[in-house]
Amino acid sequence: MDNEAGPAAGPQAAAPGRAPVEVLLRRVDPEVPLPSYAHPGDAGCDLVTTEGTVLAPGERAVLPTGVSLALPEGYAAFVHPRSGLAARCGVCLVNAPGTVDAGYRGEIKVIVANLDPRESVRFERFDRIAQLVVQQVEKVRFREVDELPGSERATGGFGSTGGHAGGTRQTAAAPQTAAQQKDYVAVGADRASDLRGQ
Ligand SMILES: O=c1ccn([C@H]2C[C@H](O)[C@@H](COP(=O)(O)OP(=O)(O)OP(=O)(O)O)O2)c(=O)[nH]1
Repeated sequence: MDNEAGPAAGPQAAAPGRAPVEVLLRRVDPEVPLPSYAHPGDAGCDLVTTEGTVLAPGERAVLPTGVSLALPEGYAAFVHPRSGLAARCGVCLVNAPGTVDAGYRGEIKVIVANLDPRESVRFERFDRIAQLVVQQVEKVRFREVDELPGSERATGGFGSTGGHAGGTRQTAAAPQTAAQQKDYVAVGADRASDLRGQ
């Protein structure tokens, strides 16, 4: 299966009338191109992988991007998927969007998975694999109350407004659940390494 083209050089995006926010960046890989916005109005700048790999159908990998950041306090960066990779190759980000905290100084990594049922996907060094959206984020203070104020939606969710022709499959009624088969990895069972899927 073919891959996305290499990194695009492009103008750095800034909202009209607003200066871009300066973000300190360190190249972990000295050859990696700086993340760049492909078009002036783009929300995300492309991240590349510094490691080539092949993912078989259903496989996942944690890919290095060769960059680390120091985001200003009050900001976070979100690692989003690329729609082209998703549509053409079935590549998703397992934890989309990945959250990069302002205090994180490590290399940004991208957790990709190949959802195509038949074709392997090949990533080459410096292929664009994800996009990084930098945003301001609010800190909240939770105030516990006995009753929440009413709203029009109230507790409706999870498809309460309809509009989709979902299947009738009852996963809960499957003959034997994964839990019954013990065919799972327990969340929290291994606190030493969150990266066992590599
Ligand atoms: O797609 C991602 C998601 C996260 N990170 C980095 C930046 C982030 O600040 C840090 C921790 O991410 P997160 O909070 O999502 O991970 P966690 O599983 O909750 O781990 P921790 O206990 O270290 O917070 O890992 C990435 O490089 N890529």
